[in-house]
Amino acid sequence: MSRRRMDGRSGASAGLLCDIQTPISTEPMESVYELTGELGRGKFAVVKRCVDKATGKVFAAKFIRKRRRGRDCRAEVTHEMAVLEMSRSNARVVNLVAAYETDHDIILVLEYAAGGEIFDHCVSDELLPETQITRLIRQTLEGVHQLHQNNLVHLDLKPQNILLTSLSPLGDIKIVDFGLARKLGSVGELREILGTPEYVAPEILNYEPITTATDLWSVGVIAYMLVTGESPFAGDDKQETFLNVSQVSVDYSRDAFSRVSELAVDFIRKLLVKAPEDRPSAAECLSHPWLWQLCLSPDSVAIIRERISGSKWGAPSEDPEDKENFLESPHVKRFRFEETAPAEFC
Ligand SMILES: Nc1ncnc2c1ncn2[C@@H]1O[C@H](COP(=O)(O)OP(=O)(O)OP(=O)(O)O)[C@@H](O)[C@H]1O
Repeated sequence: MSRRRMDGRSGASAGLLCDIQTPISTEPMESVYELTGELGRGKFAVVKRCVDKATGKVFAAKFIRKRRRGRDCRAEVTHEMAVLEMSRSNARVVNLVAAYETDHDIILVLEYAAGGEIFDHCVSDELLPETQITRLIRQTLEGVHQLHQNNLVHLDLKPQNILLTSLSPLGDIKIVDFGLARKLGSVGELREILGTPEYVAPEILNYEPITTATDLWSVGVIAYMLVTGESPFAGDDKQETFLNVSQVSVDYSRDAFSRVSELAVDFIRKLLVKAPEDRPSAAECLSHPWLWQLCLSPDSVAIIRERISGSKWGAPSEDPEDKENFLESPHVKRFRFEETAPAEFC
């Protein structure tokens, strides 16, 4: 699966946040941390494991190049820091701890996610059991829901950017890489060409307005990949991939779907729809029975299913009260988006 990314247009810097609280130190970071190996790399960044010499605590240091293609990109890095700071209370987002600056890089010291990328579980011979997949998707939606409440959109959600706090036992998710994230409403309408071809939503390809629904498309892609081990839109080349995305050409007949409940297909189908306004919000997704059926009693699931037949999950509901009421269902209300569902349920 490719890791190519489309570049931002000339207006890529539109809507960048610039207010940061974290001081950027020009002291050498090595006076505080010992670097102990590489964790990953992207196009303009290398992420290294580092240990706080005083406490022995492990962190991830993201070395982000300040100049890219001859252009000063300091503002993009400051923006990424500002988004991380705005998400400090979001338990599903990796925490920013400190920042350093060298001649070439700005280094973000981040909370360490020791369990690696969920991408590894999409390409592994042994796919995750459905209970784990639904738990990870629930947590991803909780994180996305909180971002959206702050009018932030991630715009680069993919299995490589959803990390795990531990591998064995499988930990909780942490969302990383806010380089493409944007604050909605900070500039007029947001239309940009960015993201990674396999994971971009049709509205991005069509240069149509970007909304929170764009991230929900990506959640659909991530769920598909965790369930099937395949990338739903990946073609042999970029053109074919774009065509698959714009035609929403998805194969739901894969054998892999036979290992999960029919509700998994229902969930993914509702997200991978072309019109952003027809996709459910993160909050609505969190009410889908697929995410709870393995935690709740069959009776509770039946009630949720029944309610869903008259809600957005059935046919898009025009009545806002309908949505409110649905979310107030005793079974759904029990797990507020801000908190993790009780361990005994999951
Ligand atoms: N906090 C972290 N803990 C552990 N590993 C991390 C952490 N942050 C990033 N990584 C690893 O480094 C990789 C690259 O990080 P990140 O996506 O933030 O870099 P990037 O240059 O912005 O990437 P891209 O070019 O794909 O957008 C991640 O996919 C992950 O494997």
